[in-house]
Amino acid sequence: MATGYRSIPTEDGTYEDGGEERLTTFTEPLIGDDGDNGGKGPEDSDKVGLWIWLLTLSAGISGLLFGYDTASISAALLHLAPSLSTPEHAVTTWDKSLITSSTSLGALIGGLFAGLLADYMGRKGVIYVADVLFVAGAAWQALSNSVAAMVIGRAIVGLGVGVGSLIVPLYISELSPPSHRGRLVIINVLFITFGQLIAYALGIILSPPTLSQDASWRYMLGLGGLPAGLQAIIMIFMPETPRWLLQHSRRNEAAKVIAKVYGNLTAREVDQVITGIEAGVSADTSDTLTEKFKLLFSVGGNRRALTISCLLQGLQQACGFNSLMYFSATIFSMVGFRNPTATAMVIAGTNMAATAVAFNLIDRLGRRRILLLSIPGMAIGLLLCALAFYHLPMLAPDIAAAPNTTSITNPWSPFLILFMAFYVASYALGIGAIPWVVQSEFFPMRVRGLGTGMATATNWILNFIVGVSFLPAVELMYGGAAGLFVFYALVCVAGALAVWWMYPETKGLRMEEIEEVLREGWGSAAKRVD
Ligand SMILES: O[C@H]1[C@H](O)[C@@H](O)[C@H](O)[C@@H](O)[C@H]1O
Repeated sequence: MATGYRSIPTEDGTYEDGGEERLTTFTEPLIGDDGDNGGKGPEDSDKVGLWIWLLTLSAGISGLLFGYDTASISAALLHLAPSLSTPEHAVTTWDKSLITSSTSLGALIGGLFAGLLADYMGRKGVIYVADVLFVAGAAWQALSNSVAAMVIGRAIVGLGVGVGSLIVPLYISELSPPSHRGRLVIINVLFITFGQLIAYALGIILSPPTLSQDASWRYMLGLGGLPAGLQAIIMIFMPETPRWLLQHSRRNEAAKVIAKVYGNLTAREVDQVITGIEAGVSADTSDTLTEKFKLLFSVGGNRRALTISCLLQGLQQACGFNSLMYFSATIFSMVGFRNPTATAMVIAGTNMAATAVAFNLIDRLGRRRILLLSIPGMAIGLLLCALAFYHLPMLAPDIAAAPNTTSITNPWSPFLILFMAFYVASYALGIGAIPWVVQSEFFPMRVRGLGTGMATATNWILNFIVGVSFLPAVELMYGGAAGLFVFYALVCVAGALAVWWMYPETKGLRMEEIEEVLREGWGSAAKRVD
């Protein structure tokens, strides 16, 4: 059995001996490595083909729709009440909550099952499923004439969002070379944040007087169908992932995909990469669901992968970020801003800009170090926001909903925007993007579908809870918005401690090597693979 060498990053993402790679001996054959090249396998090359960028951008259209469909509802809600009301039933606040939250519930169900579906029908096939749901949901919403129809339309789109949120990072991860995997998955998150920004901008552009009130919300929600149709056409030319193909004993096709993705490998190098992936891919696809559950919970490394992925996904939502995404316009109007929707765009813009910075940093600084720097930053940002809220008189949401009734008179108002932008930037640098990277790279092939499904579902359950609890919590909680933001800050502190204890660095490792690291134990204790 050949012995290979691989460098393992230390706890903070650097190498132990101050920048030099540490060579660690494996007793198993090393994934695509013939042991005589100083630890570099062909897939460690810094050069990647144009193809991988193209397919990342194509798959990322689902991210755009995730962002667009979750954010466009806030502007649409301002206009849809007259169209959906009947003489017997005028649209209520409860109806609006139901319309908003049915998307998160749909996403929860879609996310839960998408992983299993991806194991059976392939990753690419599931992207088509998401597209069908996006198109059907967009058309259904645009043609809705009642609250019930709208709730169904939002739930269909939600199913698409949930399926897309799981499958695209997984698809990109399984196709990417390790040196680029983090940043390529972040492109999808960049698309999500771009979709949210477009939704806000179109929310302003398509509002009356540009369009009638009835047409404006129908266009906003219906437009989501277009990119999905386009993606379905482009995906015809995109490949299935080599890992899934190998799991289904389709070696020749997998070799063709590897050759295309890497661009410039020799036939021997392609074979090396394939052999490496094969070592981690079980060809046994016949596990029943019960067997998968058993494997996921009874094997230490799998259990750790699940715990860390769910922890990060849970923290991404429980830190309260989406209360800003969904309600920032409401919050800004409650504290007296004249143009709350435009001000809310500052939040969406900061989110996207900081995600672009994360794109640059993730494969250089490492996931663990970024998280341990940015989560405390979020806690500080939240506490500063709480301080500003404490000094700002709040209007009731319904009074605030009437435009231009108030103006900024309080000196704390501009500080609130500044502090929120600081919080949002810290969020987007780390926890906003990294959980999607982690869940796609942590699970061994046999439990990847189930594991990513459970992590994605954790994200959407907490997304739902934050969405439905925000306005009531502001009203009922001690200290109102200030109290709630202190609570979110405490969640961040607990999250930072958990990340410090549990999460090992996985930057630059092959997906199959991550399995080895997690088998070793929790957090920094898992850095050695001997
Ligand atoms: O990664 C994304 C991104 O951070 C979005 O801005 C946020 O709204 C989503 O909830 C999250 O999953």
